[in-house]
Amino acid sequence: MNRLTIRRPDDWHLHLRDGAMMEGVIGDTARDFARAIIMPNLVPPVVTAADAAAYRERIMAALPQGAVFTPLMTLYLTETTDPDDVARAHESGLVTAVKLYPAGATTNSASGVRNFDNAMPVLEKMAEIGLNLCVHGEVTSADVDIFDREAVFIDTVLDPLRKRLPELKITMEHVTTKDGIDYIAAAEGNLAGSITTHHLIINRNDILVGGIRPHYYCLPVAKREAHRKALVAAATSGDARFFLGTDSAPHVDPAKECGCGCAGIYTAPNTMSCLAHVFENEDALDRLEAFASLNGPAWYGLSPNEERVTLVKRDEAVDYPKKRETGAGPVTVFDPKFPLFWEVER
Ligand SMILES: NC(=O)N[C@@H](CC(=O)O)C(=O)O
Ligand SMILES: [Zn+2]
Ligand SMILES: [Zn+2]
Repeated sequence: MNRLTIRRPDDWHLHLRDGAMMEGVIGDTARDFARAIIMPNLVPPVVTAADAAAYRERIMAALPQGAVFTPLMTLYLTETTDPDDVARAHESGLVTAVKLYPAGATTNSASGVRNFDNAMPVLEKMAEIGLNLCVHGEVTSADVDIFDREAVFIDTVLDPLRKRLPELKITMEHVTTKDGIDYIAAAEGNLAGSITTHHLIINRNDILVGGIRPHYYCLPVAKREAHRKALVAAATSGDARFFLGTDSAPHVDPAKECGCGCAGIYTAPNTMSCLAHVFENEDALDRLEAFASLNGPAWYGLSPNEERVTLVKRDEAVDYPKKRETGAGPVTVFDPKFPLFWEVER
């Protein structure tokens, strides 16, 4: 097969940033995706409905001429978030989800939750009104090995929270382990998982073998090959609980290529090419539409996009930019380390 037509995809986990960086990267997402869930981890974070409304306006203003793209806004959950403000933001259609960052877990998460008891009033309100919680699923205590943080989060935070509030709909974002996949697959409802492009392609060797490779460093950090294989199996299974959230997370090169580099991988420009490659390798191209275009909207209670896009497999490797130059500085684009032959037909 060398042509595949699918409904236009969506990205259920995206970092657009703000200002000059956003202006430089937004076109890459708007080109291939109709909608994206926009992460709220700005500095300062997007906490209130008013913050989200203002951020949404800045996003719309930054869109290139003619782009058709809908940002789905999220609120950053803090211990002082007002349940009524969240409820109003949901009711007006402004926000699609609330985002939980355990304090200190990842880029710009200092205002995240330390004590879950303090977040319970908001979480209870969300369960009542049917508003989704998106979680960065890692514990942050210093005594837990960084490669175990996701598995420990499931046992010590996620599972107790789901037992305490079974009505709450939760998306476990950027799942990186077989433990996470197995936990979601075994759950009896109200739990789904997003999977990134890069975690389908890299394992921890890609970060560490032959020298430290900062452009493969992200959080949750890539794990062993056995975990990557479990992610590929889940993504290509057609199981409606798994869908694409690229976690495309641009940082300028100087912030990555340094003594303490930021976490985040920029995959927006070549995600669809990478995914077609991965799905073809698994003989699962017929399930790419479920993963990228159908399962996500179904989970969030939205209709799939009516518009179609066609992926074409070329005879020669396709070109994509190695760097995206932005007003904030250059951003290195994810290198899957194999040539890409698939591209979205323009
Ligand atoms: N994924 C990352 O490595 N980084 C994200 C934050 C996140 O999604 O955890 C970022 O904002 O840079
Ligand atoms: Zn995260
Ligand atoms: Zn992210």
